[in-house]
Amino acid sequence: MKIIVAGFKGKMGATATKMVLDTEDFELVGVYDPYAEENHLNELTAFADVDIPVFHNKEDIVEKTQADVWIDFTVPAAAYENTRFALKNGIRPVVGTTGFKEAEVKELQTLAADQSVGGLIAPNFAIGAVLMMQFAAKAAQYFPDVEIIEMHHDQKLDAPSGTAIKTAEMIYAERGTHQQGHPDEKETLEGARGADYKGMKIHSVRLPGLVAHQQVQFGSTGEGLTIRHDSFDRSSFMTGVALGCRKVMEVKTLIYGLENLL
Ligand SMILES: NC(=O)C1=CN([C@@H]2O[C@H](COP(=O)(O)OP(=O)(O)OC[C@H]3O[C@@H](n4cnc5c(N)ncnc54)[C@H](O)[C@@H]3O)[C@@H](O)[C@H]2O)C=CC1
Ligand SMILES: O=C(O)C1=N[C@H](C(=O)O)C[C@H](O)C1
Repeated sequence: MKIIVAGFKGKMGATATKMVLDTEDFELVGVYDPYAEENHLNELTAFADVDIPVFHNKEDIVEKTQADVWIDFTVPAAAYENTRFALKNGIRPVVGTTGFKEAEVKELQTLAADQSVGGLIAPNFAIGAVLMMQFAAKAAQYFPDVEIIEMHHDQKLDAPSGTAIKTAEMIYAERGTHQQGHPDEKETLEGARGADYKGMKIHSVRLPGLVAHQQVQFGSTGEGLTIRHDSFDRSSFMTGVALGCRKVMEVKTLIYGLENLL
C-alpha cells in the first residue's frame, strides 16, 4: 500500500510517518506540507536515513507518485480541501484532522460516492476513545442527563474537540434533544455552562502537559456514571490509523467514524 502523509512535521503527522515506515506492508511514497522548508525527509534528524520526497503542492503528488492512501493530520483550515483533492484524484483519504463542519462531511461523502473512492474521517483513532463513545451512547438510553468534559494540550486549534462533537452526535442519536439543568438558569459569567449541543453541555479544557482526554459524565436520581478515556501518548492513535488505511482499500464510500469499521 503506497501512502502519502500530509502534515508530516506536526505532532500527529510525524508519529504517523514513523508508523508507516515501521509497518511492513506499507510504503511511504511522499510527505506533504506546503510550509515545509525541506525537500527530502532525510533533512529531518528523526528521519535521517529515509530518502522520501517532500511535496509542497498537491499537483506534484499526483504527477510524481501513485499513492493509494492519503493520511491527513494537518489543520482544520486545510483538511477539507486536502480530502477533496485526494478523492478527486482517486487517493483514499484517511483523515484524523478535526474541525470539519457537518455539511462538509456530507459534501465529501457525496463526492466519494460519485467517484467510487473509499475513505475515512475519524475524529479519534484511539480504540479506547471509540469504545468510550459507544459506551456513552449506550448509557444515554438510560441516563439522558449528561455533560462532556474534554481536556487537551494547549496547542490545540479547535474547540470543542472533534471527539467531543462525535460523542455528542452519538448520544443525540440515542436520546434526542433533552433540556438539562434548571430552565431558568442564567450565566453570570459568559460561557460558564460551556457549549451547547442539542441541550448537552460540552466543556473544553486546554492545559500544558495534557495529551487528549475526555470524560462523559452522566447524572441520575441518586447515582452517577462517569466514562473516561485518556490518550497519554500519540502512539495510542496508530492502531486505528493503520486499521483505517487497510479498511479504506475495501470500501467505496467515505466513512465518518472509526466505529463503523471495527
Ligand atoms: N483523529 C485523531 O485520532 C486525532 C486527530 N488529531 C487532529 O489532527 C490534527 C493535527 O494535530 P497535531 O499533529 O497535534 O497538530 P500540529 O500543529 O502539531 O501539526 C499540524 C501540521 O500541519 C501542517 N500544515 C498546515 N497546513 C497544512 C496544509 N495545508 N497541508 C499540509 N500540512 C499542513 C503544519 O505545518 C503542521 O506541521 C488536528 O486537527 C488534531 O485535532 C490529533 C490527534 C488525534
Ligand atoms: O488535537 C488533538 O490532540 C486531538 N484531536 C482530536 C479531537 O479533536 O478530538 C482527537 C484527540 O482528541 C486528540
